[in-house]
Amino acid sequence: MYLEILSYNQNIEGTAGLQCFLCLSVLCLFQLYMQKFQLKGERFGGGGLSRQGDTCYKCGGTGHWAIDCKGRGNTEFSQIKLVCVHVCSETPAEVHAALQDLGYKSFRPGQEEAIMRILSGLSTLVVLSTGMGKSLCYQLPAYLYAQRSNCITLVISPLVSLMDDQLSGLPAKLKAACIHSNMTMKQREAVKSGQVCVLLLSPEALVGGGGSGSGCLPSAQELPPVAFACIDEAHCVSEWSHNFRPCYLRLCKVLRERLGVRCLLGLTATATLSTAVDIAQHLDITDQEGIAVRSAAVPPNLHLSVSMDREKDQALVSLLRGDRFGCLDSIIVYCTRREETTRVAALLRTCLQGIRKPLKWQAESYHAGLSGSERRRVQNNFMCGELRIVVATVAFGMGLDKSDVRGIIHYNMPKSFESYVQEIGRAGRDGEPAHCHLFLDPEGGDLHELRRHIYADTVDYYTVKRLVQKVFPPCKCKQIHQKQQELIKVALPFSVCVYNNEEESSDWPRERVCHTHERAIPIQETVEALDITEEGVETLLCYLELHPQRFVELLHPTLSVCKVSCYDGPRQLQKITKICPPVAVVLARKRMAGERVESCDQLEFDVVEVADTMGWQLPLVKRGLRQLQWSTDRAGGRSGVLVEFSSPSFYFRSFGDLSDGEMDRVCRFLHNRVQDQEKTQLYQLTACFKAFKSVAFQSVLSCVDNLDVSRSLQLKNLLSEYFDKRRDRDHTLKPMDTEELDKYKLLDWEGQIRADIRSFLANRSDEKFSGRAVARIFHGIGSPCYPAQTYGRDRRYWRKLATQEIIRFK
Ligand SMILES: Nc1ncnc2c1ncn2[C@@H]1O[C@H](COP(=O)(O)OP(=O)(O)OP(=O)(O)O)[C@@H](O)[C@H]1O
Repeated sequence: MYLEILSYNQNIEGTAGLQCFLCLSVLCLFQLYMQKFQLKGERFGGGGLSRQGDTCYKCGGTGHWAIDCKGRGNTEFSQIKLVCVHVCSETPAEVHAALQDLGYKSFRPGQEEAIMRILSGLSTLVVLSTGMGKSLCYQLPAYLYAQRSNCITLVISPLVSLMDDQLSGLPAKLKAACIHSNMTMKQREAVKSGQVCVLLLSPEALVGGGGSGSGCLPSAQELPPVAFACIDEAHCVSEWSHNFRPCYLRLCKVLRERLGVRCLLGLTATATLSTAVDIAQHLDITDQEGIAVRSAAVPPNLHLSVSMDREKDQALVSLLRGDRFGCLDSIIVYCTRREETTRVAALLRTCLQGIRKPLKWQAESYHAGLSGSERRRVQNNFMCGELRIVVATVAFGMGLDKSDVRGIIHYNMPKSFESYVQEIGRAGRDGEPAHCHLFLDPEGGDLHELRRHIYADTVDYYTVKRLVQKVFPPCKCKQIHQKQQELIKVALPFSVCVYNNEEESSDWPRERVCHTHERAIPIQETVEALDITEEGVETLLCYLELHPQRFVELLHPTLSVCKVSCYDGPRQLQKITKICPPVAVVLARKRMAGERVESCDQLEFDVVEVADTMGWQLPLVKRGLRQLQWSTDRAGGRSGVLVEFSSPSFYFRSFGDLSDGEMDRVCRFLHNRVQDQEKTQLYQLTACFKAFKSVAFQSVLSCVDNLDVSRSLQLKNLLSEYFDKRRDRDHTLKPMDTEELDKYKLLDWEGQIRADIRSFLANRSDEKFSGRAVARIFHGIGSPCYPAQTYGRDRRYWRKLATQEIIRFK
């Protein structure tokens, strides 16, 4: 009907004599219609007027709509009694007593400072290397806050699989629970009634994500007030970190807006100074002391060495037989590829027979491709000291709390210093000496492989453009606004048109005509259409949210397709249009599109789009639709209508009035961002390679028996320099770095590449490939549309060509 009014409005254009009268009539009609529409909306659960008893979908509170939501607000937070009103010069006795309660005699460096800030309600970032005791920085304040008020502390940790282990590792006096889908009613009740003081949960459980949002977190209303929230692995918040996770960005927003959290504690072991500053900004840490503690990148008890052996297998065996590693009990050997872990583990079992351990317990492989039970078996054997060596991908060791790992060997080079520091940090957590060795490929093979993956992960301009078109479909706001302006001009001839034509102004308009629309794009469909991972799409959406113009506002992923089926046939569908306006709208649209709706007993539609067009809130529209399944008459029971929601989708608000020029600018912005990331990663990789090379021995034999202390120190200094230097955002490779990379390029490949690409495309002439897709296939790197298992089978192409050139030649 709304559309009908608009088309009616268009028809009357040009009938000059009647224009003024008609326009005013239309305006009145429109207002009347909107009032009626609004009333219906309220009855149905939508609309914009507040009512006591209505639930806000943002915070879960009642009595207001999300649009007016200010989070759970200061009222909740003020119920929490701060232990200190401001950071005091002397730590109160109560804090020392709590430390004893938790089983510790004294603070380790940095802990006291961070704890006192949290007890004073100040957001804080703690950067301490692995094993230095970051966990106490949330445990002690959580314990004290819970003693003073009925409140809980949220701990967000990415290690879902290890949450139970983390729980069991907490001090006995700290009552804790973790959120997962298998939670019993009793456990949920314990959380709600404030019987636990620490609640562990994954970022996805809090903000939802890719259908993985568990949705098992009790609503904000049901939870006791949150004293503070601790974000473990906080470097994931920074898009410049080695491990950026888009859902971490939404985390801070959800904590503040939905749960009313005012104080945030970030914990990380690996953050350069610029990453730390970036994290601090996300945590809203404004004061200088906010980054409370920054320790040396590598703990003093770790002894480091690097060598560039041509025969790596032989070198590894020599190292494990030598004096330095031969006497060590718990060792992790890191490899980049899964197949390599299996091969190296078998090699070690054969070559180290009879040394220190029986064959069975000598070496085993571990990677994410193994079954859960197999992984658990390997990890348990290693934890209890029965298994001496684990040959693993980086999947092993995250959250591993084995304090006496004595050795870490990198069979392949890690992709950055951040990864290196994190991985070696798994050794010597008990403070006793531990040894770390890295094998650097003298031909630059690892460098080459890692560089290929960096190129493979980036997104080209064409893909960016297709995503942008999906995110900003045009809306009618501009036309409606222009129509309204014309009407106002007729009624008030001297009024000024406020519409700011962007094309004429060189910068972004200060105010847009469109106030954004709620949209959903199905995850699976988008991933397949663009051939990038779900995480990749989410990252691009995050960049759009981070832009000063806030092009999009990301909301919880949702099921966007609604299917309504009426078992009693078409008449039942017609009947429910009277009680369910969204169904009426969908049916009316079908009718206007020329479809015969009289015989229709089933409807399928994008519920997000319908709710947005009607100006109603999605959760309430969904609730109303679900209610159709139940009879409204006294007898109750099922109504014979089936309502199903499907298609997990990215859900966001975005503008619909971007001009073509603006769309191009958005594409350029996104593409530049992607390229910046690529540059940063290349910079990190090259910095890493150069530093390792500068301290490397030609052969492992120089360090199998004795450590060269000065080279170990030299590498530690290079690491400290890297982490302490505040680099600007332009991580452009210097000409000498490019030279370094080029040294390891394959030469004389051009003719071969052209021939290979031609033959590949000819063999698959019925399929379409982008340049980047061909490059990935040639390197055996899988993507959502071209899985490595299928496309990488033709090993002829594998790993022999340089990516940039393939992309160019396609
Ligand atoms: N003040 C302290 N006194 C003695 N031991 C402590 C103290 N603080 C922490 N520890 C111990 O140090 C070990 C490592 O602590 P924790 O797990 O908190 O380190 P972490 O910095 O979080 O490491 P990671 O980065 O690997 O998670 C634990 O066994 C813990 O009990």
